[in-house]
Amino acid sequence: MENNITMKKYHGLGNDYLVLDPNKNDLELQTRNIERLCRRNFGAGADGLLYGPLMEEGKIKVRIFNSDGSEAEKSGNGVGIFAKYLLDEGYVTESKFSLNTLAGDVEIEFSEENKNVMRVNMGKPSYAGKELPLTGLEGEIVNAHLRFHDNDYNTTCLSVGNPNCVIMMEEVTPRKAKELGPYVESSDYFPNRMNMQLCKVTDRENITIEIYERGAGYTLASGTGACASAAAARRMGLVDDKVTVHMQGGDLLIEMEEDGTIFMTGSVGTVGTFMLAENFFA
Ligand SMILES: N[C@@H](CCC[C@H](N)C(=O)O)C(=O)O
Repeated sequence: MENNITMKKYHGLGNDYLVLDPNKNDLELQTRNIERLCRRNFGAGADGLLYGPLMEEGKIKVRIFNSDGSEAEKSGNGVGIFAKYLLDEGYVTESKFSLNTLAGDVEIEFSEENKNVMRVNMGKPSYAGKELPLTGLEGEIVNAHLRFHDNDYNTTCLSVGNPNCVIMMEEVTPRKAKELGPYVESSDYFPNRMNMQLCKVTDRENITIEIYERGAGYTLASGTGACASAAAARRMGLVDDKVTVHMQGGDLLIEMEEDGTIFMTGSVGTVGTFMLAENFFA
């Protein structure tokens, strides 16, 4: 039964997601269906789709999909958006709770004053090559020179639950991200593909990033991308513990503790409710 599919749509700084709730809809979760729902102009249009809530061992679980239908381990904006959905729909009533993702548990705390604003414990980054994973590269890739599309780039690779490749540049533009992104995403170094951020360090408290996401392409913002870029810049000694990450869609505040734990503070906007035409999948 694929009729009367109703989804809610939200965005985190222009990084938009559809929420498909299996308790309210009966739709087979196939790659092709996700891709069609997320497709701009022809479908509801989004950078990704969040599927849940699913209950597993007493935990609230969300599955995170990119717009090409591939599944991601984690998404910073995705987690924030899904937490907001749980509040909106009355699944949770507390302002602090945990969500389970493929990359483990994430703790979210909503601001008491504004229920669109939340602080998320995004965990500790890992630079271990085997966790990303990397092919043909030894050890950690931090402040290293990697070659993409016949040019060398200052590169740092890390996992913040999902894999990210941060490339330091003097100037970053949407055009540069769109041009280089596909080569980095699908480089032979990265057998599971890769999220890419081009990163410009302005001063010790501000960086600007342009993003090309695995499975979604150019996006206006990324929570994990912001965390990875701030952590990479900090590991290189370029920034302090508190960094504002500027993106096309807006800013995220990233705070990093002594032990590496990353906290992300950002906001979620509600777009609305979407009901699919009965013959959408026909
Ligand atoms: N937009 C996200 C990242 C989504 C997942 C990513 N494309 C991947 O495949 O890992 C965010 O806000 O973190």
